[in-house]
Amino acid sequence: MTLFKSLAVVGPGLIGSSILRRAREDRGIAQTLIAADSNAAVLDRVRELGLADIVTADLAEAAKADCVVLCVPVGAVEAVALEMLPYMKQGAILTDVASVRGQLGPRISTALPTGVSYVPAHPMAGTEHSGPDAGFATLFEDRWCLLIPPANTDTSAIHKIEQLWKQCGARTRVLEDAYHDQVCAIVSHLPHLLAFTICDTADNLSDELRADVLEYAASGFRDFTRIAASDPVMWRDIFLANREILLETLDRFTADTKGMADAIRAGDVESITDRIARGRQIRRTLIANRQA
Ligand SMILES: NC(=O)c1ccc[n+]([C@@H]2O[C@H](COP(=O)([O-])OP(=O)(O)OC[C@H]3O[C@@H](n4cnc5c(N)ncnc54)[C@H](O)[C@@H]3O)[C@@H](O)[C@H]2O)c1
Ligand SMILES: O=C(O)C(=O)C[C@]1(C(=O)O)C=C[C@@H](O)C=C1
Repeated sequence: MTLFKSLAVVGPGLIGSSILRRAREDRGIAQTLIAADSNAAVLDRVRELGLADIVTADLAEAAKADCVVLCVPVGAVEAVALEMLPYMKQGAILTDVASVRGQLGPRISTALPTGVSYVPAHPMAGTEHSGPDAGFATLFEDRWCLLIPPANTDTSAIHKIEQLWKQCGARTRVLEDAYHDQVCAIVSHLPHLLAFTICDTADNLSDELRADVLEYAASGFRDFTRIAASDPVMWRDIFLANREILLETLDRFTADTKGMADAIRAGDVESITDRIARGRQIRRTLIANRQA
């Protein structure tokens, strides 16, 4: 018994191609795999990699699947959903993997045809790379996948999407939209904003200093800025869609930065040490939780 007769991935980039790779390995996920994209070069590559049974630029064709997973950038999710929904069949499920909810839930819910469910699910897994070559089947293993179904969503549809992610190796949890965006603002969106900005700060230095900074950058700068290599369109869309919550989070961060600056200015040894020690503790807890 497969979970779905057919599963369509729209946007087989890093996340979408990882789902397809996993579904290729675990034939309990779907009998037929469909990949759709607006970029012909992506479709050619998906064909070469043999990631799907049907590879198409036609969203109406992909919409006939029992489960449609939108893996396009946040800014394209609503338009692609609205284009596909009229072609979806009774009992089918639409899901997306967008990194931020913003207004997507209410906007897509109001356009749902009768008998079609919408169960977005955000895997807390990724890398700084993009495109079909960047994906891998184990990407979601032992990672959280956060489900954010709108109120009154059919529970059997929620269970099916939970099962899809479990078969991809993830652990699942259901969250409410705004709370999801608040959590992601601190654990994902703010760190990316800081990484982009510290690179920008380095880039704005005088020519000589910039060249030396990049030449001598040791692991501190490298580790901290890995995620600054991420896709600009993806992150532009995320920052704009989570604008208010991200700005509030940035204000808190700025206040905490000022607290550290004041402590350094005052030579307040105890406060500086305490702030660093709390950071160290958080990092150690993160690593311990991951190992457990
Ligand atoms: N990269 C991550 O770490 C990560 C993690 C979790 C969730 N996400 C979310 O997953 C989604 C995809 O991210 P990714 O990193 O896999 O991106 P990606 O750039 O690797 O892939 C996106 C694909 O969508 C296609 N696309 C863009 N607009 C389209 C449209 N209108 N119609 C059809 N196809 C279209 C692109 O051609 C591309 O193949 C985003 O919503 C992102 O927020 C990303
Ligand atoms: O590890 C990375 O490179 C990521 O950026 C993954 C990451 C994250 O910030 O943790 C990025 C966006 C998501 O929506 C989920 C995961």
